[in-house]
Amino acid sequence: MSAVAAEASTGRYETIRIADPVARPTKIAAKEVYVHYGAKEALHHVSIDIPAQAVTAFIGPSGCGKSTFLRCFNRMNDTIENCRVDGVLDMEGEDLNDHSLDVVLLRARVGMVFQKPNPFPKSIFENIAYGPRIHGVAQDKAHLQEIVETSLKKAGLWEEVKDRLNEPGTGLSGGQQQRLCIARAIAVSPEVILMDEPCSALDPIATAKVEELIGELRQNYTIIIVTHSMSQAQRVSQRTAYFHLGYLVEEGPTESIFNNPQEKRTKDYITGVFG
Ligand SMILES: Nc1ncnc2c1ncn2[C@@H]1O[C@H](COP(=O)(O)OP(=O)(O)OP(=O)(O)O)[C@@H](O)[C@H]1O
Repeated sequence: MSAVAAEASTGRYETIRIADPVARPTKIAAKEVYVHYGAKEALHHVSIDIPAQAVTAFIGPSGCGKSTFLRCFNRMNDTIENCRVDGVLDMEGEDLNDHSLDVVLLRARVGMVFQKPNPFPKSIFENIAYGPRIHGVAQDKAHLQEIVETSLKKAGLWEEVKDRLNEPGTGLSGGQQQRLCIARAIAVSPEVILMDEPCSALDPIATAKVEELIGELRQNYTIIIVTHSMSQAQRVSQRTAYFHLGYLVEEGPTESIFNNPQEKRTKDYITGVFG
């Protein structure tokens, strides 16, 4: 039975899931996640396994709930009045939606990079050093300097900024600022990095650099990216999840979602019928 037929007969939409040809361990298993803004249900029973050390892309038309779902993984929805998240986000045995969790610690483990680069109004050095300092990651000054250098190297920014570490982060170009924000997220040794349209404010060259960086980072981190760019999803991700009107319609290996979508809605979206 197709997902649409299942919905018609049971009133419940069943996600189509295509298994990965390469078995990957699950980093986070989202189970029956619902999100409400006040009385409005914005996300309906979303379940998905997010693979470790891979990039998962969330795609779908505007307003389908991609960012809402992304924010569930580091509890950023807690900061939105009237927003309620139900369900389980099981990260290796720990429920990220458990309200007894310390969200400050959680957000170090599950870092986030936003659409618009948002460096702190501080020096390049301080942008990176701040997190390790408040989380007590750095043992001493030399260790802190080492963390700053390593994080900037991992973000591919070190060579460009090593002689201007005391200059303001906001003085960098847009693309450099975004890589600074990625370095800032890396500095506290996260396990997962969430990216909400990280290239939408960048030019093609800066976008290419960030995409290359994502490809390198996935060797060590679990990455989830929200993107409006079909070509970007295909370039950077190994798995893709297609959302529509708050439902997770279909998820599977990126190649099969784009080359052989099972659902008409997925196909219509990726071929540009609507969006
Ligand atoms: N703070 C909020 N208060 C009320 N409703 C909200 C809020 N944020 C999002 N919504 C609603 O939840 C639904 C999902 O929105 P969301 O921003 O997650 O979608 P999206 O797929 O990320 O969209 P876009 O691609 O445009 O960023 C939409 O109907 C939106 O209007």
